[in-house]
Amino acid sequence: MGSVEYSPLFETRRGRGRLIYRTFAISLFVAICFIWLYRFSHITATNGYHGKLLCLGMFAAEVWFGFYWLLTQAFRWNLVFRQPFKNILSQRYEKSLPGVDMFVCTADPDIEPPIMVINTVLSVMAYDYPTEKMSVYLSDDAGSQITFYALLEASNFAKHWVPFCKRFMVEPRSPAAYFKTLVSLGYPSGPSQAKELADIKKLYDEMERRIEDATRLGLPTETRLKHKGFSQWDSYSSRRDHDTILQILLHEKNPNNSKDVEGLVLPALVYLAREKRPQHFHNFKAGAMNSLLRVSSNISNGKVVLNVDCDMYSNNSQSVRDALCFFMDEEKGHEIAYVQFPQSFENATKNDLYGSCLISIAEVEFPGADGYGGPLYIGSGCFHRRESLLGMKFSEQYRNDWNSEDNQFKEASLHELEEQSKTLASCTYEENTLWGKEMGLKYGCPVEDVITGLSIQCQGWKSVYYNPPRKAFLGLAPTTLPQTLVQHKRWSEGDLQILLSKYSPAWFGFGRISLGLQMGYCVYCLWAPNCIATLYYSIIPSLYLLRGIPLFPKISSPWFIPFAYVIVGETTYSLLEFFFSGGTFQGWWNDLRIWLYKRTSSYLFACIDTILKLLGFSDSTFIITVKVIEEDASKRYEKEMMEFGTSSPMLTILTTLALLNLFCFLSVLKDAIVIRKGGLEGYETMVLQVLLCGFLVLINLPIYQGLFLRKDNGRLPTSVSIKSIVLALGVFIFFSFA
Ligand SMILES: O=c1ccn([C@@H]2O[C@H](COP(=O)(O)OP(=O)(O)O[C@H]3O[C@H](CO)[C@@H](O)[C@H](O)[C@H]3O)[C@@H](O)[C@H]2O)c(=O)[nH]1
Ligand SMILES: [Mn+2]
Repeated sequence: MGSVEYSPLFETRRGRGRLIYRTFAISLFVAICFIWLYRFSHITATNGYHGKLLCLGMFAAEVWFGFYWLLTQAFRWNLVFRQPFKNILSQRYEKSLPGVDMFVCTADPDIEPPIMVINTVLSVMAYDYPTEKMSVYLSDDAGSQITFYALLEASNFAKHWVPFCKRFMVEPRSPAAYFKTLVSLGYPSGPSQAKELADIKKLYDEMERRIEDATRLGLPTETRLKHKGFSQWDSYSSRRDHDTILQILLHEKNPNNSKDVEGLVLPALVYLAREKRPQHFHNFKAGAMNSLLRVSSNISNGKVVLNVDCDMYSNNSQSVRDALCFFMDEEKGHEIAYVQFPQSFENATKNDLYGSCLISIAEVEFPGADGYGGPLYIGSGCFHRRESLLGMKFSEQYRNDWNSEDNQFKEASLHELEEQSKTLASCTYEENTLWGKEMGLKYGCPVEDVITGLSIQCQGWKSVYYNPPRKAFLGLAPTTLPQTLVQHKRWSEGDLQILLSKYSPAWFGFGRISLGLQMGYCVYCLWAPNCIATLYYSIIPSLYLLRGIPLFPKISSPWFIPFAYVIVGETTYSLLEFFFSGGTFQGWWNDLRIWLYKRTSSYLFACIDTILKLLGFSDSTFIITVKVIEEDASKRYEKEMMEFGTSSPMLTILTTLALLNLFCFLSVLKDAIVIRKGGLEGYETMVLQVLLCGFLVLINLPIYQGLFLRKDNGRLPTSVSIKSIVLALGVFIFFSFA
């Protein structure tokens, strides 16, 4: 080898403080072992069948928690952080940057408003990247004329918006988000920019009004007649039954309609509603992505593919270049299959009432995953190498080849391109092919992203996690408790199915990915089974408190020490982790609550549904997260008041548990106050049990408020209140007197 100077396109730094952390983790593990030992010795020492069973339950729960905690250590053991060097990329490769195809997915114009969708589209069209190398595809699983109309409007607005962004280096490049930042951060002062800003704002407002009118009143006939694209809806019968609708709205081959107002070519822009037929299952987002992969390969065939959800606009115009620094690095780039950015949320409130930001995942666990071969693919905000997404295996001989030209579609006319591409999005195209199995995104799992990423890593590829200081993407987090719980039911159910699938990280991953990564995947795959131990722990100790039966060692016993150490140590650690990740104290408390709620409701239902599915009693569904919010609910959301919404079994469970613990706790208090003697003394041997019950009461305060104090529409629905009170009282009375 010569002495060619090599300056890499990115750098990897190790996280700091790992020695301290590892020492702490080991000490905590020792304490956990002592707890296990305590339980084990007590099962044998306890007399009576009932007592033994009770102890055995506690033992099982603690073995589970300990084991699960051990798994979570994998992603805390070896954190790494990445730093791309965009200026080197630009010096070396500015003239030979690869084509990038960007996929935006939408599925329902009622809960994913077209105006939001096109803001996302515009934000990615305006990336700081050579426009002739970008192509943007919108997949519309609703096949909605209004969404198509909105995209048509966007294609015209882009002619002003893209040059405006580049000239004034606007950030962020979603028009709606940009105009919003002006309100809070102030308007630009330069006279020329102020004038242009006023003009473009006016264009945007007019466009928005037209789209909103069309949404409310339906499409005006003149509009329909003006653009030939609408004729594709002539044969449309419903969202679930229509031909492929495909329209190339902007493309360099169309000389009249491909340039912006300054005469520069715009990114290609394509609308796609793949064919839907009632007798053909459409595989949700995975199906949409695979159609997009095929259609785009025929139209632009970008070597790199970006996937965003329709609510996740680009907040950082440099992200494409950031991602390419990883892919194009001469030494390590060829191993990297995808670059995942964190999912951040525009509508997150200060203390993140529903824990939607998942900040320990974004700030700690994913850098931890990156230390062991790479993060999971979590859908939105991910750049893929097209080849690996298509199913190619990694081999040591594999080398980057960014500039091999594909000539297959150079000659075809636009119309020919459209017609050829349509067949690629038909229902029957995938029959007897490897699509959904070995090629593209995997079918049959509610978290198509995670299972696809895992299989890519099992093919030998690496992935990279990059969390830039200026957030790369901003989306919309759920704004009510039921929405949050339903989303997590989908995720935990999907992750559990991965564990049971052919691609299980536990066995299929063995020898294919590192042990650390296997363990880390299992943390998510085992979200759902957490429900059993958590339910046991949040019901049984409180009930036995009523009966005065201690389940934990008393303060004077040496066995108390490991319990105290684990509780204090883990609480302090998680609080510190949360603070260092940018959270607040209240945010930490909220996060703790939402974990409890997820574990006792979403995860429980995820387990039940997985079992039903295994037995063949239930079909897969994908409940799309609502991305609109009513005005008064929105006010409550900003005030961080919990929104309970309509009645559901999940809410009933949560409320029943909250009430049961309240009753137990009140009855203990009453005993302690009324029967001073003996009462308190008895409880001294039960400090941990009282504390646990007290903690459960404290963390459930929003539920008691929603039950008894609130009058607004977001309070707990009456039917849930009645059911839960009856249930909780029933159990309480039975346990107190039986
Ligand atoms: O049949 C469908 C259903 C959904 N989507 C789109 O998929 C995206 C994600 O749906 P959303 O309801 O927002 O789900 P989230 O839970 O917020 O999404 C996360 O989790 C999903 C897997 O459960 C991934 O697909 C997403 O990329 C990831 O951001 C949206 O753009 C939808 O329009 C479709 O295109 N077709
Ligand atoms: Mn979403």
